[in-house]
Amino acid sequence: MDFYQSPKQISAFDAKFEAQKIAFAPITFQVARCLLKFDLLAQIEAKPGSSRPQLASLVDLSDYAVGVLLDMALSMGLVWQDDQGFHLDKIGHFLLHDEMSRVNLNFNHDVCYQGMFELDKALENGEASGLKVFGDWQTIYPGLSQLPPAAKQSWFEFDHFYSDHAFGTVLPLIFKAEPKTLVDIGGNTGKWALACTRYDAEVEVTIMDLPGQLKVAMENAKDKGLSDRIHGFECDLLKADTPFFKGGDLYWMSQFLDCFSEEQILTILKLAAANMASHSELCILETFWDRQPCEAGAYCVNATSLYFTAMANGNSRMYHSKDLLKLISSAGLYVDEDIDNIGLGHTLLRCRRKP
Ligand SMILES: C[S@@+](CC[C@H](N)C(=O)[O-])C[C@H]1O[C@@H](n2cnc3c(N)ncnc32)[C@H](O)[C@@H]1O
Repeated sequence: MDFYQSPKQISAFDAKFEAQKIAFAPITFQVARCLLKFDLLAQIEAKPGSSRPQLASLVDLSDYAVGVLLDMALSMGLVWQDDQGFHLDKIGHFLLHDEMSRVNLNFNHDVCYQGMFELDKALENGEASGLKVFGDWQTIYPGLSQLPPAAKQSWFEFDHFYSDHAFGTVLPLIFKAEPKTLVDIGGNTGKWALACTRYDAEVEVTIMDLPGQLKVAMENAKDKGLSDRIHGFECDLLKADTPFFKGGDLYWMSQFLDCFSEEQILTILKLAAANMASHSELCILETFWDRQPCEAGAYCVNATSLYFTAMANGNSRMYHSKDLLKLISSAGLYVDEDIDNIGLGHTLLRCRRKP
């Protein structure tokens, strides 16, 4: 990691400006969202040099509304202006066209924004205090399939965006060992299970998950005509007496362990180790903030930790790789292979039971 190791080279004047950007961050966030929602950035791109009245006539907003949004868009560096009118600037271009920016923005608006007001309480109490904006659950996971439509769509798009980018690289690595039974722990909507059955004509996949998610995953498998090769295994890995699939060739945990506290991870890994056969492999796909190839990645990963704090469960996070490696070892496992830079900053840890 070649960042966060030295003081920022920045003048006091600029540092004070950066501090103001943080102080106004909720406003700039909503301005960006509204510029997209009301199509203003797209109109400026399509008709460079348009004036404010021209833009107001193109979108469904008053001259006043367009005026306050565009003034702030100038201050945020999203657009620039000349004598004729407004032009899209580079940051505005990415806000408009970059899929990661769209997915992150929607996730933050639809899932996190309101509940994040309770971050201080979540930090004090170790509970997802912001989650009450959606329902009365201890963690977000039993409620995933019951979230309001926009929150549900944005949550799944966020989750899938990152794991989907990794799956293509990971599939050949995973199937090198020709596993016949693959156990997808926290298999969610079944996307990985479906990808595996498409990749390998023989493999049977068992998805372990909470009942609500498992129902969705099994419906997806049925829709694709794969009920005979994708099986459901109901569990709650936070319960001491939860059942666990025994003797699979390959156990798979993708973006899963970050949903748990260190203590819970240790319990889950010990349970996995106890149910693995001597030939079994456990593959963990995670985003560690210290393994990000660039500072932008670490920024997004560290910000996502606070979603876990306020919205997901109050006690989990995106980990530093060393913290997870310690837990893996304490659970009686060792890391056979450790591969960075998969997809958009994922790491694959291939683990086996210690002899
Ligand atoms: C962040 S999603 C991971 C999705 C998927 N593996 C991927 O890579 O996109 C976490 C999954 O873990 C499941 N999960 C959370 N808590 C659980 C628990 N206590 N027991 C079993 N599964 C759980 C959730 O239902 C969800 O499907």
